[in-house]
Amino acid sequence: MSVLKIENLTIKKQEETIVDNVCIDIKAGEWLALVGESGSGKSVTATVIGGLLPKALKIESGNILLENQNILNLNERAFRKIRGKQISYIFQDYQGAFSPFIKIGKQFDEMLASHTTWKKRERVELTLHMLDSVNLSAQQVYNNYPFQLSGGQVQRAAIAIATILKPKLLIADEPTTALDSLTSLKVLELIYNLKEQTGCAVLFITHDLRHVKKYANNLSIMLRGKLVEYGDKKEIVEKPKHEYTKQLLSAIPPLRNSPTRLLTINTEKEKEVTIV
Ligand SMILES: Nc1ncnc2c1ncn2[C@@H]1O[C@H](COP(=O)(O)OP(=O)(O)OP(=O)(O)O)[C@@H](O)[C@H]1O
Repeated sequence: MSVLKIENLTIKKQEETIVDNVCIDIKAGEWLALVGESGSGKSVTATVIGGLLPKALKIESGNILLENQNILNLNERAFRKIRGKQISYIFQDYQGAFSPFIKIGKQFDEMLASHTTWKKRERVELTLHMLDSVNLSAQQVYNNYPFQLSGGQVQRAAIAIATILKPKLLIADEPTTALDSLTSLKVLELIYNLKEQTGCAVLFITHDLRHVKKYANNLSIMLRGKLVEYGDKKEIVEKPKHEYTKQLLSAIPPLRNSPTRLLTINTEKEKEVTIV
């Protein structure tokens, strides 16, 4: 069954078309990568799903179905119930996932208290379990403020809070852009593992085709608001139809050649790490 179905969605900024007749279908356990250059409309597509469309933009036409329920015209109160529980976001600006001056554990706790009727002990236990599952030192991070953690640690905590209630749909909008290559690899793997464990659908937005190589099932390419290519990742990578897709692929040699090797310095010896 489709977790997310977007039907013929068109979004405008005054007379300018920002998202043009877009159709997307993601099933449970599927990872759809949405790829396109800056300004092509990827983030606008991501935000409208959770009712976060910027005020300057208007929905012209279309439907957005979350497990067959049309959510396009829900009010903000209804969207607040859905966000975090059924639809979760991970953003490039991971710092934005947490308020800077409230301890991480308290922020998990408030989130869980607002969406569940669980007792404090249950909330703490699940939070520690999730922090542990994203390879953080759970007890310590629980008591830390966000500014006491590295960028990679904050992003991992952001992934933990985004997935703690097992959302049906996880929207990751360039979650690795601000991270170094190795931390990015770990974050991608983490999202993949959580998808496998929870069976959620993933909409993964990126401008970097290398990020789709390993984990995406399907691939969609956006150009000036239109999806110019959509389908099975392998088929598109092997036989791209649209000129823009061909250009994107040829601009990124590692997709077609053997994996790029990155040398990292280990204190005793050089260690090879494969970039996905
Ligand atoms: N808050 C906003 N207010 C007004 N217009 C906006 C706003 N956000 C986006 N837009 C318009 O939508 C267009 C598409 O923006 P969007 O953020 O979706 O691009 P993107 O593909 O996600 O780019 P990037 O990879 O740089 O994030 C922008 O060029 C802009 O015209």
